[in-house]
Amino acid sequence: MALAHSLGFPRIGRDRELKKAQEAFWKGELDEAGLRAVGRELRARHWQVQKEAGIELLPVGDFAWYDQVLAHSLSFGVIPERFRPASGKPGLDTLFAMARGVSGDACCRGTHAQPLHALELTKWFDTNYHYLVPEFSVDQQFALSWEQLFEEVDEAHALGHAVKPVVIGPLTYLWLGKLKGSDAQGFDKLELLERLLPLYGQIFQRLAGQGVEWVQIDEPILVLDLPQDWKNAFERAYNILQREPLKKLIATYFGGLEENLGLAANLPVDGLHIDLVRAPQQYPTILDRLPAYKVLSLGLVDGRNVWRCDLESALTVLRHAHERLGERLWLAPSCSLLHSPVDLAREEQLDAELKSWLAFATQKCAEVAVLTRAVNQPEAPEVLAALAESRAVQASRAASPLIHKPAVQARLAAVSAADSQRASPFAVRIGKQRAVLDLPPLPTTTIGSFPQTSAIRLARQAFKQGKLSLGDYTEAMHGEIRHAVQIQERLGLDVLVHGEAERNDMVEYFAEQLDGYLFTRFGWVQSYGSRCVKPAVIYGDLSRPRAMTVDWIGYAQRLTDKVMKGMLTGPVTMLTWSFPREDVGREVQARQLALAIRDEVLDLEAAGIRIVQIDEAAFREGLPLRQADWQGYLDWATEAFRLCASGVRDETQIHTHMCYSEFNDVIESIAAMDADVITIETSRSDMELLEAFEYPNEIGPGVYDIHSPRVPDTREMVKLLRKAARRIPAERLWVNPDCGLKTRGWAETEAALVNMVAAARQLRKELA
Ligand SMILES: Nc1nc2c(c(=O)[nH]1)N[C@@H](CNc1ccc(C(=O)N[C@@H](CCC(=O)N[C@@H](CCC(=O)N[C@@H](CCC(=O)O)C(=O)O)C(=O)O)C(=O)O)cc1)CN2
Ligand code: MET
Ligand SMILES: [Zn+2]
Repeated sequence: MALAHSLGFPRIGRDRELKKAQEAFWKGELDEAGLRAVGRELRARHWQVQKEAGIELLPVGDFAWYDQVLAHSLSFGVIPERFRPASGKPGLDTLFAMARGVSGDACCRGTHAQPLHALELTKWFDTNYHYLVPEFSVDQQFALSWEQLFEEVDEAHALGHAVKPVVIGPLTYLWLGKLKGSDAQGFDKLELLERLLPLYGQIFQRLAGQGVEWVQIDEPILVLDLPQDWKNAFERAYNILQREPLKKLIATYFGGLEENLGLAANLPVDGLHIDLVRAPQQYPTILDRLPAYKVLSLGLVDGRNVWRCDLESALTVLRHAHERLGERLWLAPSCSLLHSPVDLAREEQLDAELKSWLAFATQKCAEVAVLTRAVNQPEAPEVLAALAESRAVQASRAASPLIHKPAVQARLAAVSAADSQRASPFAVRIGKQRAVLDLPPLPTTTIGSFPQTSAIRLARQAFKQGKLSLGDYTEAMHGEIRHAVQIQERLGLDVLVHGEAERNDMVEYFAEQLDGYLFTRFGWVQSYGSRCVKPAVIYGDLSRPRAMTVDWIGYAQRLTDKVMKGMLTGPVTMLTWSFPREDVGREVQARQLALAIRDEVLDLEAAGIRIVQIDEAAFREGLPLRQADWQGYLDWATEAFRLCASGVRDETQIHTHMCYSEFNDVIESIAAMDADVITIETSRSDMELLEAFEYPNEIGPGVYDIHSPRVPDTREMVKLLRKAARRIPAERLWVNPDCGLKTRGWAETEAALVNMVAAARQLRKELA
């Protein structure tokens, strides 16, 4: 009998209970016992949901406070010196301090006099999930320091569940971390492996003692281009771990194993999970290479997108696999369902036809279960019914007039190379722009959003529920814009923004106004910590029926004599942070989006807006995991940006913004986007990025981290600016935070910006 399992379920809860509880805890409105109770209820509910859907072996360890990589750091005692509690034993306050940083004054229980920087936050492979980067020291010691996994296993057992604990494997964990400290230069973090492995031994022994049979060890780095010493380390590590108890399933996802396939297949463990959604081509080879004793888990239900599984085509693979593997065949979603919204059943207002094409995490578990049933009992009536339904859905989608729009396709076909080229080169444009804009050296600005207060969100909620009229909602948002403009004038910022109060999210806001997108009411997915996004779904050809931002930004510009920067989201980011179509390529969807945004840029210019920022925060994230696929992506991604940015006059200054990115791999392409100014994230990594950042146009390296409530002081920002000015000529430098301020409160925002403006003024003096 084949077996249905799951690699992980979303932890946020269908009503984002975890988000709400954590935020209440941080505000002091919920105590620790209350917070823990919410976690326990969510785990119990999620196991139950998966079990009812037909999943036989349930994951434990997919629940985490804030982030699952952070939970591993606590487990292993990877707690940087600055966060180490006096008692020696880390608690939830330690965990949240590592995640969020601590202000010098408003610090946790008064134990720290100094402000503490949070761990670095970065994206999890090519997803919109962000993890906290483990910080290693050269003399790093590891010690089991966190009981959560064991407690949760007991909890699941007490509820009568058959479970499979999930851990991040030792190689992936080390790969994700960073060495810190002055002695780190020249030290290879792989040298920490020998010290780390005994911890896995201890964990496996404890789990075995609790009656666990299988453990899932996630090693997604096996789908990356790995250096030879890392490949060797895989063999070494798992040869050592072989001695330990428990059956081990190594899980790989987000891509194909390719040249690591032989390595992965032959590791001395008991099973291997592969992603057949992202990399279907690896299926036949893996069958030939897998030792006869091993379980093979096939990920045929897409954990990264919301389309219903084509059961019929999944079954052709499965029937074959079942013949070869029999009991050794397992089925699962392609990856953890962390990246899927929770439950489609809640979307009562969705168009019935569109809804019938979709599946969220709960439905995906049922798909895995029905596929398993279909190989175990092919004639079961429910199997036949599910197959018939799946065939009907596929047919309805293929033929639907909702998808194909001849006018959009014709416009795309008519695009020429000249459409993606500014009229003059940067050297010419910048002179004209400086004449029009009349800005001081080191101009100060922000990235776009100001605090999304609960008053703003409640007003929008009331408006969406029909309890607030359009007129009253507009007036409320105008009030927010006036407030933002007044504050920026008072702070003495040079280039103002309207603050994005009217936007629920920088992607969803535009998606709601474009044809070809559908959006959900409850389709939340965790992005980082307590923050969630509700990715919209691209189901058909995309177009812009009318202007989307001109009224708001025009209103803001009329309030001030200063330059008002218009704010848009770029095509690559719109695509990357949405659930895309799969019947046409990503590049087609990006170009359709580019044309829609191009029209918006031109409308803003016509309305008198002199600077337009087109955010491409997800540009790096869209980069394929394998280097062989990079150039193809970079070509169409840069072209899409240029297509939306190149319609304007020389005098109109185009900005772009990117955050959290390892840019060095893509720096040439970023330059090829030819934005006049780029603002980037650099502060958490101490301007390290600028070492290699040869950007030919103007650049605003972020001088403070907006993900932490900590208020940066002027001195530290001056230091960062001096460092930046050593790398980049001052006449090309801008001064700005790392990213938008929507997640911050007003008090800390104003305090931080006062200091930032003071830092810019000081640097102007120093450099004059
Ligand atoms: N899509 C996307 N990806 C991104 C980013 C981004 O901005 N967007 N930024 C980077 C970091 N990721 C982030 C992701 C989310 C948030 C964020 O602030 N999310 C908000 C939700 C934003 C939103 O959609 N808000 C809606 C709905 C708000 C809401 O919860 N309303 C309440 C009612 C009001 C209330 O009680 O506050 C409800 O419906 O129950 C709105 O403003 O309209 C949150 O989790 O809190 C920030 C950064 C990388 N990836
Ligand atoms: N303009 C956007 C903002 O300020 C850019 C955010 S990038 C994640 O929020
Ligand atoms: Zn950003």
